[in-house]
Amino acid sequence: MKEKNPWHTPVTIIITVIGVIAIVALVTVAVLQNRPLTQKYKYGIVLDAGSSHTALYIYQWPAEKDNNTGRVEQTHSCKVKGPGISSYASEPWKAGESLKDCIEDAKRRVPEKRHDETPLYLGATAGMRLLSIEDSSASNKVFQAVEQSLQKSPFSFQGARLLSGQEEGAFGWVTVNYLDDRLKQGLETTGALDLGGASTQISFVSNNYDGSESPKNSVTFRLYGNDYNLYTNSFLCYGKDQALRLTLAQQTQSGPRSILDPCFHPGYNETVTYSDLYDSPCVSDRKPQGAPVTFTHLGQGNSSQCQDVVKSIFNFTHCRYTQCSFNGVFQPLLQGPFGAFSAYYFVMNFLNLTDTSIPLEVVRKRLSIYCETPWDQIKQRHPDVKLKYLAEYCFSGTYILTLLTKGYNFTSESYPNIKFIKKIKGSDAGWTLGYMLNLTNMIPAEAPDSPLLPHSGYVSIVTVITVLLFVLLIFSLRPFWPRCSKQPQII
Ligand SMILES: Nc1ccn([C@@H]2O[C@H](COP(=O)(O)OP(=O)(O)O)[C@@H](O)[C@H]2O)c(=O)n1
Ligand SMILES: [Ca+2]
Repeated sequence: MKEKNPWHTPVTIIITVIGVIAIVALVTVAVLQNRPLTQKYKYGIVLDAGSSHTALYIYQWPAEKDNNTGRVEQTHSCKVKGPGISSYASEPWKAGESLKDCIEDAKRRVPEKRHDETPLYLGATAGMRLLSIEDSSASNKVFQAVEQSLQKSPFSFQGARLLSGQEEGAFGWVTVNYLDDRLKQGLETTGALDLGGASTQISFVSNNYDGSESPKNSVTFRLYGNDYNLYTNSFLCYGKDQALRLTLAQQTQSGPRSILDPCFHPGYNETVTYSDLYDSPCVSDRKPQGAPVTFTHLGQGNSSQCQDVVKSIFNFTHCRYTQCSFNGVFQPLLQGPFGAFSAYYFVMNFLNLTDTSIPLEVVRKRLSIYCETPWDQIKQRHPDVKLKYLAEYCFSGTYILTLLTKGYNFTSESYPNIKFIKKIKGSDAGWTLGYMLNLTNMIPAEAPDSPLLPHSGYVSIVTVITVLLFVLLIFSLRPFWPRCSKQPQII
């Protein structure tokens, strides 16, 4: 008979307990050490000082993954009350004041302990470009006023500056393709069409463009290990508000007391001051001499004549390149899908024409029916829309279709390649996100080394291996196991 060795049982128990503690400790350490730091975000703020208004955007991304891809998202936006900063040329301090409410809003949205490390940028576009052409000292004063105001915020203010048209176009393209996850994956990219109030941008990658023809339209990037040769152009004065001035200037060259405008609804009747209409560098050199103080702007609602007037603001006569869009500007062959945002979206959405699977001819027909509708009816149908905006949708819709087809050469076949968009995955399409990603170096030139395993895989493997080791340990201690069944029972 074998005797029970009293030493064996406690040893086994101790080993088992230590083993269990070791496993629990190992797994806990692995999980804690590698846990994604949830809720720990970093933030960035960009102010888009456009010609018609200023908007503030807050972006966030996981704190431990600055360099990772496709993870920056817009969490909030704030529309500044009042007009764009360029409208404060005669009282610059008000431009600074106007930003305060949105900055206060941002202070509440960004956790307080992150305030001082949150970069804050202001970028101004075509409204300030025009002001700097018209009166550079006034534009400097506006920039000084907004800088002074933003320096007082608790955020890390990085400066207020004028974006070039090229930057505005290129950063809009980066935003769209970043949000669509196209850059990281090296997929075919989406072109970007941005319609503002004072300028409009077109940016796309075309196989037949290497930048050698018209180098000023070329922007090259290396992003996530892929090289991009982007075509981009910004047309100053071809934003929808300045384009309207161009067509009104066209119709008032003889200094008439009234005009019958085919792009406004029948029954529309407003008094316009000549000095207001011609108070922009886009038209100031064409102010008719000896015109009266005002003219009466009457609507006619004639779609085909409206198309003709709108067409007349584009110049197609000279092109010193292989091909041009308009005004002698080079443009390679259109290629790929396009995202059209900002005023493209607002106007087409108002007109219920964002669906580009509707044939172009049908879109034109619907727009002409809308343009021919009397002004009284339009007002009745849309009692909540500001009259100034409501009056302009017929013109704006006609301008958009003319710009796309006559200007950029989209055809009935390529029109469905355009998508009118406002947001992509919750973030507004526009230049601001691309601008911030660039300034914070958040898009690496080379593809980042991907971790061998995702977090969950890593934890599982560590757990399985630990359990296996423990089982092996238990089995290796087999000689010491108590042999319960053969032991005599002591009662
Ligand atoms: N809800 C809105 C907001 C803006 N818009 C228009 O969108 C355009 C925005 O241009 P912007 O202020 O960014 O001007 P840029 O500096 O980009 O030329 C303006 O023409 C606005 O009138 C609109 O049609 N509906
Ligand atoms: Ca804009």
